[in-house]
Amino acid sequence: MNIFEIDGPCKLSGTVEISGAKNAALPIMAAAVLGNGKTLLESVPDIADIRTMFELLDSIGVKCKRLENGKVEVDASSIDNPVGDYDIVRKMRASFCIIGPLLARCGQARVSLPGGCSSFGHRPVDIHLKGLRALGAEISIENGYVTARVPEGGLVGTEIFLGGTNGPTVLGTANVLMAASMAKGTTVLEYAACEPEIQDMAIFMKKMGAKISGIGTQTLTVEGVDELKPVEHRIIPDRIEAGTFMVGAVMTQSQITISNCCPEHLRAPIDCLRQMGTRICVDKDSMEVSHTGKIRPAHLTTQPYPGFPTDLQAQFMAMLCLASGNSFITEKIFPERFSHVAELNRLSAEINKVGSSVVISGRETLLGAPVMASDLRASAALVLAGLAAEGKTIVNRVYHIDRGYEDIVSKLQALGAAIERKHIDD
Ligand SMILES: CC(=O)N[C@H]1[C@@H](OP(=O)(O)OP(=O)(O)OC[C@H]2O[C@@H](n3ccc(=O)[nH]c3=O)[C@H](O)[C@@H]2O)O[C@H](CO)[C@@H](O)[C@@H]1O
Ligand SMILES: C=C(OP(=O)(O)O)C(=O)O
Repeated sequence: MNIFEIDGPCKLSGTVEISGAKNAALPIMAAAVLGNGKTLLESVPDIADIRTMFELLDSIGVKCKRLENGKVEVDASSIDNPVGDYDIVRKMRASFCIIGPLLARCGQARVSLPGGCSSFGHRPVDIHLKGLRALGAEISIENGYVTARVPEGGLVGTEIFLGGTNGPTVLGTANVLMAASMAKGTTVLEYAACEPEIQDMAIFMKKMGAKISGIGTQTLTVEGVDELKPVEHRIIPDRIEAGTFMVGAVMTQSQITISNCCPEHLRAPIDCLRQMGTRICVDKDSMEVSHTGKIRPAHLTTQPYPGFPTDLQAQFMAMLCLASGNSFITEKIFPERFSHVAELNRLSAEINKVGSSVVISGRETLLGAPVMASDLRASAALVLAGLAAEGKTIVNRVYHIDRGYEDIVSKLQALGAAIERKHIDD
């Protein structure tokens, strides 16, 4: 088993380059299945989730090859097995995104119900299925698999409301958009997700020949086309990775430069950090972040984009443990996404959970301890807390962080952090 050993408190300095966005690369790789031929993607992060997507695409007959410098070739010239196997799909929720493109391209799909970070509660796919059914797909669920079939007349465009109790669905929007891109006639997706990753996927699909309008808004209109062609595309920078490093700079009272990022995708986190006293100089594709002195407390509520992202909630919570007063966080997207609370408290934080909110009583210092990573962003929060804490922090189960952060240890080491990956026997 791999662990991270951190000797805190650390000071960071220098420049960190942000990788391509996991949550854009994954649905875009699925969308590449729509094009008969070789798609070339640039800036695809080398992380476990992308390797899982390679495995999934390989299993359906699509050949993926990692080339030099973050480039990936996806050859969807033939698809011989439109099945998303349980053993692959259970590892990663984004694998379920294969059902939309398989339906569009092959007229049928059989895909296991997904897994993903389940430590933050039940994650249904009912809206994905509602959207596909609205297009006319015949869907049944048996033995843990969703079987979907295109009816005789093909998929037919229609108006679909994609909202759920906790707002729009990101991957649901991706799935239905992909299926609708080759349906007959016009589909209007209302209350669609407008996260930058969905925008990037829609832009990629437009390059392929899809007729999509309303990108970046909550209403996407799609005119179905008969075929889509393979293209070249560069994945947007990972806003969550960038946000994680911003928090790292604040927690360690440091100054760092974050390059290859897209500050306009981070308006809510930047606004929040500025209110907490952080200096952020924003350029077109880089940011200089510095913090000295007190961290002002904050009140945060996670929301769909452009609101504050749930994928930065855990990292901001770690930071607010060091604020000069009480802070509040309410989680509106995944009301149970709090597995990091108990582990942060092991580092001497004072966090109390009340329903889907927490109250954080800020302290001057955190103290190192052994902790257990429970999901991807919870792990990132524990690493950040470990960098700021006094003494040694051991983060166990780092396979969670390896799902989504490329070279996290070497990037932090290059900034001067005393962090090491170690292999220990289970
Ligand atoms: C690979 C990827 O891109 N993952 C991101 C994606 O996950 P994902 O797309 O799975 O998250 P959703 O946007 O679908 O979830 C939003 C809310 O809708 C609910 N819901 C969702 C689908 C559905 O059919 N029914 C339903 O009720 C969910 O339980 C949740 O409460 O968006 C989340 C919200 O920004 C991020 O935290 C994840 O990092
Ligand atoms: C929750 C995440 O991923 P997933 O949806 O794959 O669980 C994430 O990227 O923070």
